[in-house]
Amino acid sequence: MPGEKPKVYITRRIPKPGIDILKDHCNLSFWDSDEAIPKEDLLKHVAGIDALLCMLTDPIDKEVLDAAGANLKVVSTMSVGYEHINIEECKKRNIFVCNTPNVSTDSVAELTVALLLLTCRRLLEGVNAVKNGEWGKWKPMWLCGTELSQRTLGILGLGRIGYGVARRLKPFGIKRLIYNDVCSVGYADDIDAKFVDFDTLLSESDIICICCNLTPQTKHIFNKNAFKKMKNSAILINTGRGGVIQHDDLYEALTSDQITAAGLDVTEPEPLPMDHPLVGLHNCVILPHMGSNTWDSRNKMAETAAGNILAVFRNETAIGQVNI
Ligand SMILES: O=C(O)[C@H](O)CO
Repeated sequence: MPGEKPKVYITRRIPKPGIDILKDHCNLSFWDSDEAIPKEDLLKHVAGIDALLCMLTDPIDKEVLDAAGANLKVVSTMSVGYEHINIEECKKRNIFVCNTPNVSTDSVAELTVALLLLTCRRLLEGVNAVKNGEWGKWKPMWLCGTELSQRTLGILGLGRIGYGVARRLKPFGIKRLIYNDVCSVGYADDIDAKFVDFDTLLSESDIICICCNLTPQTKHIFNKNAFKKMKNSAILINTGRGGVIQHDDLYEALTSDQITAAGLDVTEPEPLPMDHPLVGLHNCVILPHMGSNTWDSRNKMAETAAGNILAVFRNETAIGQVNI
């Protein structure tokens, strides 16, 4: 990179491998906190920067892009999701937008399987029963859940993560694997998954895993109408994005026995307020968006997000280039 070092602003403390990649080649400054940067501070700190390394909690909208000014060449998010970035506006301004697509696939797929087992087998209720002194003599019908063997598993979004989940769950004895996606995908043959329309996914799945992005097409696709089409015994797992589910309708479905249980790693909003009705339900397991919380993934996410910035300045192809 000839000439002056590019000014890079990082909106959070990030793992050292990311910093190491950038520190000798850029003028780095960052929000020195583990908490999200407030919008007014973001607006101040982006003025005149050449590159922004942001998190999924930072809305990179027109206002932020205006505040950054004409030098901004790349917005690199340390996440797979990029719905927090105004992609169209970046496109108009010839700003590259990059994400970290490949590095958290295993961690999120593993977490999805863990959440699915936690929910299907009512494990948290069991742990709480022991802690609360509710463990009496063995009872034949106490805390009975759903087993995976001989079930139909439905996946919404058979991308890398959906495929990773399906591959891991097949050895549990899943009888049938069906999926819905914006198109039929190459992974399907490898795991013998059949493409079905969304209504069939709803009506024939015993367990549904949401592994898709949030797009205008998937926003609130799990709503009152969708829940009506699902089996009463169905279990819904979401590790994609909270906005795919209409949460008031989910509450209704879980409390009226329309469906049996849900396991959510992502919610709308995040964080979900403590007094949200879903929080109190015994049949709704909620995790605090921790799908990619492993050091392996986080280090690689930081490396990739940093590497993408250098790639853009070196006129090389970034790993996760989403808009140009
Ligand atoms: O988009 C992502 O990368 C996840 O949701 C957070 O790791």
